[in-house]
Amino acid sequence: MKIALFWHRRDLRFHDNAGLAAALQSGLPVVPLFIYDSDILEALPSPRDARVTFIYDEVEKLAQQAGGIMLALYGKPAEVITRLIAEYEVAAVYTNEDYEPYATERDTAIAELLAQRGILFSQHKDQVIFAKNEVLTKSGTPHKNFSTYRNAWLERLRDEHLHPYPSAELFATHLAQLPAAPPGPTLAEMGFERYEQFVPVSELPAEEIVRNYHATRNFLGRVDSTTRRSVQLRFGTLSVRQLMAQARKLNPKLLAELIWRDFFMMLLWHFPFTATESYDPKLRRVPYRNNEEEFRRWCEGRTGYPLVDAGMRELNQTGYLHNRARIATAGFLVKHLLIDWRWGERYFADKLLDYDQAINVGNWQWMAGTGAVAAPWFRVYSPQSQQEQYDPELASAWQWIPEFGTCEYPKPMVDHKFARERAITTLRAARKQTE
Ligand SMILES: Cc1cc2nc3c(=O)[nH]c(=O)nc-3n(C[C@H](O)[C@H](O)[C@H](O)COP(=O)(O)OP(=O)(O)OC[C@H]3O[C@@H](n4cnc5c(N)ncnc54)[C@H](O)[C@@H]3O)c2cc1C
Repeated sequence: MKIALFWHRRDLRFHDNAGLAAALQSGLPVVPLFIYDSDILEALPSPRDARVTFIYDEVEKLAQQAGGIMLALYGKPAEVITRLIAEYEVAAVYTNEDYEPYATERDTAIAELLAQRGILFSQHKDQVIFAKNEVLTKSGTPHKNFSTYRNAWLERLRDEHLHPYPSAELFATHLAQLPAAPPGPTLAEMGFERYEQFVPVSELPAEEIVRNYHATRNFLGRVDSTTRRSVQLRFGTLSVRQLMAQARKLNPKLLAELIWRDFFMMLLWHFPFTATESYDPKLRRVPYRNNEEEFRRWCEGRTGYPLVDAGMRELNQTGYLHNRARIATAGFLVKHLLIDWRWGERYFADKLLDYDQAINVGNWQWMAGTGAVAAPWFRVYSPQSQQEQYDPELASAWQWIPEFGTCEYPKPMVDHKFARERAITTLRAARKQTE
């Protein structure tokens, strides 16, 4: 029997799934597939990775919903797909697009492999509303200014862009009728331990949170000040169309934040080198101090600045961090300590449950002033004033720093005024050198 494989990657759901709907409408019986990519998993630094446990649990849930026919396999994607082609009569492989540099390279290789065997490889847009070249400037170049991008994005938006795809409805009747697939690998077989960190449900946030978002979003110390849906968007357990539709109806500020997500994915797709290199050539040769002991203090949350320390400890313990705390911790690393933004980007990549390369790199380069879109290089936020503005009662410090308020809590490791001057002088000199 000829079948179509639907390859899940960042879209761990059957409902409102663009690529899955296309597969189910193809006329071919569909077999869902998930590949535990050994290249990605082997590069993870710890066997206790909450993201792997989260993915594992979500794939298990999907496999149950699919009545046992879903394939969950471990290995290099090209090798796994080659094996499947030998085992099944695969007429087509459907999937959703992924815009990260590793993923685009992988998918180019898979497309070639399938084309050589006359098998259709059909990729669909699912994780963003507009991708790649869909929203460009009038002269046909990628936007490097968020406001003009957002305006063009909004101008292009039509109701149908946010309509759900009928994948769940088609699912019941268009799945392949095959014997149950062999069980997928266990966490232990893949070299991981079960390690759970809290992830809110994958449903839409409560309407009240969305309605109040513009007023509450900057305050730390409250779990309902933002939507807390970044992990679900990262792994696609929640459809971005659904969340965008809710935001469009209830709160334009939230819609704008979600547009940042499309924006950074578009930028990384156009400029893949920015995953590891500053976009701005003038800031590629900054003589960062890169002091390892200072980096360790930042990682452990022992800088002596409560906003920064509470943030780092919350990140280490929970895998989550409020946007304001991300701004404070990142800003402190790149400006106060003059440590290369890539060190911080990597640290967040290891720790964040919602780690998304395009968004993380985009925001780190923004903070460092090095990105295609960036805060002015000479802006150095004071951690003290940010504390007073966003968490005046020091709620996050009391929550995350057990020794806060005792003599064990360290004094600030660097004076703000001194660090600000040092950062501005160093960055100005680096810029002049390349002029
Ligand atoms: C240094 C730094 C690193 C970051 N790394 C990541 C990351 O790896 N993954 C990630 O999802 N977000 C990242 N962000 C963006 C943002 O902090 C998180 O998306 C947000 O805190 C997640 O919480 P939430 O879902 O409650 O957000 P909400 O405020 O409720 O926003 C809703 C959604 O909008 C999107 N969004 C919000 N802010 C941004 C932003 N600045 N850029 C792009 N999209 C945004 C996210 O998908 C988010 O889930 C980073 C921000 C900074 C400053």
